[in-house]
Amino acid sequence: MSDSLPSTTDDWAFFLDIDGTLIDIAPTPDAVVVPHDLPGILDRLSQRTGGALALLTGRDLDTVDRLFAPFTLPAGAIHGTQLRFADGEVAIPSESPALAGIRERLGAFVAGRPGMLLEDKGTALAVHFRADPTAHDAVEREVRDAAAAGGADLTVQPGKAVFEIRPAHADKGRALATFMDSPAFAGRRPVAIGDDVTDESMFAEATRRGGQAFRVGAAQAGSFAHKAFDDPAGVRAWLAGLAA
Ligand SMILES: O=P(O)(O)OC[C@H]1O[C@H](O[C@H]2O[C@H](CO)[C@@H](O)[C@H](O)[C@H]2O)[C@H](O)[C@@H](O)[C@@H]1O
Ligand SMILES: [Mg+2]
Repeated sequence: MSDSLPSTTDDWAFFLDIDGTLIDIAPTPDAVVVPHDLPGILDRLSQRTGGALALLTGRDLDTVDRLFAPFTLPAGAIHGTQLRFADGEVAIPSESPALAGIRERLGAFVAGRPGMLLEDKGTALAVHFRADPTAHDAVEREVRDAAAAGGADLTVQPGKAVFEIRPAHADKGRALATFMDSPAFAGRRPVAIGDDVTDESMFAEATRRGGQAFRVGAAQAGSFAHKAFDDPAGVRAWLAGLAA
């Protein structure tokens, strides 16, 4: 099977990661910049595919909508936990009861540590340490201990200068499968684009369904995705071409 990027929207369903794929990595989650024309390009692609474009992201749904306003695209937010379908229907699980205590614990952990940042996404909590890479091991230990104390409903999601605690029942691969079984996506071939370990489940599922998976940045041994883009600017240029 060819591993070249789709050059048309015909028959394809698009699954796009956000941070590090559509937009450049920034020092903090709030500091990202969405190029002014990107939301419109995604909306045009969505229309051209009959709604078969979903953002699969670690971000929460409210943040996705703020970043890509005025459009509200199909999305699998918080790593596939919160789903919004092409018809606008939304499925959001309730918060694990254990998260309240973990939120307090991680809040106390980052307090007084200027290189760390707690991102509260409601059903998930992320401890960022981009400003202090030496904190990697301490953050991982604390987040894994906190998650273990929270029980089997929760799991640890590593990422780029971040460890998160998120619901265990979902991931981007399962979200991709759910979208592919929904009316706007059914019958198309999935193409998944991502940059990080959280994207591997959607890469695997897209490949399993006879689709394609492409990675932004360096090729990764053992990854289901082919390297296709050096950076998010390359992804945006490809999408702009498809939407033109
Ligand atoms: O699945 P994604 O759309 O790639 O989201 C993954 C996480 O992205 C965000 O954190 C990352 O990007 C930040 C902004 O560039 C950066 O400062 C941070 O170091 C990265 O880990 C977001 O804040 C997380 O909630 C997402 O899970
Ligand atoms: Mg990413």
